Amino acid sequence: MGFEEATPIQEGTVKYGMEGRDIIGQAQTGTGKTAAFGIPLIEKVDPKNPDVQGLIIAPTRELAIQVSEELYKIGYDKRVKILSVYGGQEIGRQIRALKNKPQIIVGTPGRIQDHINRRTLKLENVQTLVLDEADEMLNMGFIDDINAILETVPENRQTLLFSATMPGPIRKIADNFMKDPVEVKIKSKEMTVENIDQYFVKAHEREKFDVLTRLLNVHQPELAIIFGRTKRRVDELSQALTIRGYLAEGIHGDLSQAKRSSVLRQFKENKIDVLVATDVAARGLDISGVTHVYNFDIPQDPESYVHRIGRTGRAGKSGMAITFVTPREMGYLRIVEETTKKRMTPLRPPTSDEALLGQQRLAIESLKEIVEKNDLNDYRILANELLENLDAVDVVAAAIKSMTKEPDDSPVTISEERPLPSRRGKDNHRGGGGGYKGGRSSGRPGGRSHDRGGSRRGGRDGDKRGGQGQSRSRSRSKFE
Ligand SMILES: Nc1ncnc2c1ncn2[C@@H]1O[C@H](COP(=O)(O)OP(=O)(O)OP(=O)(O)O)[C@@H](O)[C@H]1O
Ligand SMILES: [Mg+2]
Repeated sequence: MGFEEATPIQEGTVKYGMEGRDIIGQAQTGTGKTAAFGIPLIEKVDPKNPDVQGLIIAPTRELAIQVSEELYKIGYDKRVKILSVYGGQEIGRQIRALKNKPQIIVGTPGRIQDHINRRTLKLENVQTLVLDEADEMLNMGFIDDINAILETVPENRQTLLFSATMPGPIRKIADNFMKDPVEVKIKSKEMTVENIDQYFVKAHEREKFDVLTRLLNVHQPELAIIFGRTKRRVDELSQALTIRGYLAEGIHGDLSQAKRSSVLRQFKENKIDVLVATDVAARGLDISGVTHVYNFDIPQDPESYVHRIGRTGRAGKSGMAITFVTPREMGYLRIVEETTKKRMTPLRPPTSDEALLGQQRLAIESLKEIVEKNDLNDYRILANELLENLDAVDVVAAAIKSMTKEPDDSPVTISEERPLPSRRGKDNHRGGGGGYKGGRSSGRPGGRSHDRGGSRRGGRDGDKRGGQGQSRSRSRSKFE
């Protein structure tokens, strides 16, 4: 796979994995946790045994697909058969694929249960169970699903839990699932990756969209992910950005799986440069070239922040994260900082002139590139003709102007989100595990549905979502 050396979490866990120990592995985002559990898992599979020997559970469909792809690469020489099963994909197709005797299954909880109930998935010979994004999987939104799956997996299995975050209360739940686990926590001063520059911008709700477009114009990200709090927010933002001339698409749990997959593919292939997403895209996704993450709405809990910004700055690359915060939400910013042990740098919103300058620079860069390509023979005659009557500086200025994306105030609709419930007094958010518990138990912000891909009852990955009317019950997420 072209890796030259093991990352710290791989170095710290692969040996225990091979010994059959239960492991809780915690290391920063983008530091190779997939291979840390994937290598021992693949090593231990007997390719001659047709049973399912390894089960990996992941919180979202996209992550299940990605993990299965990474395991496929690791297990390629050994010809280990790997299958991903997730909601939104035709079940008949999966049932046929299951008959092909995969040895490792990667799936989302709802669809795994579905196959267990249909008896199309037999887990009685599973030796290794992995919970990727373990804290999320053991969160109250998923715990019932996980318990149900666990009942069908042998008790003497090996259990591996991995995540970049492991809040105290969840760590306690983890003990119920494990036998004498070894904890491998890669020590770092901060919970977030050092090579992500972290900023915050204080802005009123109604100013946010203009500030965002100005920032995009100044930063000129190669690929950017913008996180919004709700599905409506994501829809409105992606539409508004498109109207203003950006190549943007949204992704959230109410879209069809075909649409979710196509949006992600377009983003990976750089056919769009801005992905607008709910937290459904916050965990685990490894997309190379993401240079900027914008939290258009500050996340309610610090773990969400860690995972969201971790979509950039992966595998040693650098990145930039910018979090919007309304004046009333400053308390949340401080809680995030207390948890990550990292201060965010305040960023002054760019003025419209600065934003324009960013676009003008971009135009100049493009012009220079064209000149350097030296492919202008056909145009030189025309240029000379033009310069007989016109001033050279005027002509170049016109060329820059025509290539500059000038300020666009086409009307857009961005409904106001209610701010997160205000936090009074500092002591308030010091208690209860660095604000973790407090963040959960406080009221529902805005009463709109948060999105991890589905609700507790309806199958978190939207597996069981039949038709209309389900989306209301899906608002029952862990953030409530
Ligand atoms: N030893 C290695 N050397 C170089 N690159 C590696 C190595 N191991 C993994 N990678 C690459 O690093 C990237 C990040 O890995 P991975 O997605 O497993 O991170 P992660 O720790 O699971 O992050 P997250 O917490 O966001 O899920 C991937 O593209 C992966 O292929
Ligand atoms: Mg991961």
